[in-house]
Amino acid sequence: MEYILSPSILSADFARLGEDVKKAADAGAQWIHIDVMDGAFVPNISLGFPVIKSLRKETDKVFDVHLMIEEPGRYIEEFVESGADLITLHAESAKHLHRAIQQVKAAGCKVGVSLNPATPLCALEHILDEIDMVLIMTVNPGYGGQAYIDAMDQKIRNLRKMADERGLDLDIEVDGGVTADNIGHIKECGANIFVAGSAAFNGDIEANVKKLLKAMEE
Ligand SMILES: O=C(CO)[C@H](O)[C@H](O)COP(=O)(O)O
Repeated sequence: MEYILSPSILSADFARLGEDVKKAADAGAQWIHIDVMDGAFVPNISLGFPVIKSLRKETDKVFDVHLMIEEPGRYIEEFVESGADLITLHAESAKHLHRAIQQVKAAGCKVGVSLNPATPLCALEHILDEIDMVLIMTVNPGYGGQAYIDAMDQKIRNLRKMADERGLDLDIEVDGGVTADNIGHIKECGANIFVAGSAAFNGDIEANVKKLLKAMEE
């Protein structure tokens, strides 16, 4: 199983976004997590296509684009053209989730589906075999700097079991409250991709990323 750190730029300094992303990439982060928020599906507004397009010139790392927007199917092609390598849709925000998944695949992109903390795993029942990754939200989406919800441990364990029972080599990404102190425990629950916002970008980015990678690899 491949273990991947995907620092979330939500906690970066937006006035120095390119520099911050380069620092995280140069320190060894394998992916860059880009949170798109529309002020409707979640209470916050973050960034859109022009920012992703500009960042694409700064690094060739995988752009892991997490769409926290209503009806994401409206914008798939534009996100792919902007530079997304993997697009994650929320099960709660796509009225026709199966169709939106097919749209991402047809656009030549890897596809993930995310579940909010209160959404049960049964939402994945009929689409799990169609997707590359499940993103388990371990905070309620919208803001960085929140605490990891401990009840999500069991959800991650159950999802890994569900994937194993189906013989799927599924990537399980965890987003929210991930730190160097809990990353090992989350890995033990069955996740293999770790999003870290404040733990990566608050303070010394290079030192933070190296510390997270070390804790992830232990
Ligand atoms: O999707 C998100 C918020 O909705 C962010 O990726 C997440 O909150 C990361 O921030 P932190 O690691 O500080 O919790």
